[in-house]
Amino acid sequence: MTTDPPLILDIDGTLTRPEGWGIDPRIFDPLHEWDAPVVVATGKAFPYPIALCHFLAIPELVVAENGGVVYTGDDVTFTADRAAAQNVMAEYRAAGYGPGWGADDTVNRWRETEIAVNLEMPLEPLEEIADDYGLEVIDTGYAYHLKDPTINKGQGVLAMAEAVGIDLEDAVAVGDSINDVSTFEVVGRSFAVANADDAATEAADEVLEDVHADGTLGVLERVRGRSRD
Ligand SMILES: O=C(O)COP(=O)(O)O
Ligand SMILES: [Mg+2]
Repeated sequence: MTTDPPLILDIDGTLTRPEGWGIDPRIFDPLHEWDAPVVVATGKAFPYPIALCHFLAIPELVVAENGGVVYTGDDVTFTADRAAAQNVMAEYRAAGYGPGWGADDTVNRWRETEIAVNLEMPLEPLEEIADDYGLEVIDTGYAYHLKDPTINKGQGVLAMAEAVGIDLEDAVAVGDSINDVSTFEVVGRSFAVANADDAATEAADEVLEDVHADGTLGVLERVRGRSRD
């Protein structure tokens, strides 16, 4: 019988090292051993969370690109169309800018529904052009995401829960930024790590004392074996 609650986990800022870079290897064993669904809900492009699940050797339950891509292990659903983001980027390039990741751009290479822009690129012209096309720009602290404002992680988590049968009332979410607010709104228990931005801090049921994976590991210890079911 399952006793661990389902988990909905962000990657950057949440599974990363307290120093702020790279995945903290201490999360590998608890997530591999978790006896309930673990959904990775991220702003990163589709292959990154897939690879994370693959190397953790857990089922690939992935909400990627801030909800633009939902993968249940059986079916992939694209909930947004990248065309508007590409038009915005064409104008942003014409103005002398660009995504800012270099020629090969592995940040966007496999991205299907939105475009991520380096935080070093100017925000104001990006926001102005995005607005003309009905798109929004969100700042996760790791990238600007040029996206459809009607798409978010929370919707992707709802679709995932429906498809694979997760009781979200029982689910525990951990996150660090504005793109986790919609996740926090659809789960029973939500936690913001101590490094979280204002939006995530305000939306979470509880703000943790520890940063990054230190905070998340503390939550895993607390909720392990404590499913409400
Ligand atoms: O892609 C980002 O900017 C942040 O990714 P995250 O949602 O996993 O934190
Ligand atoms: Mg994050």
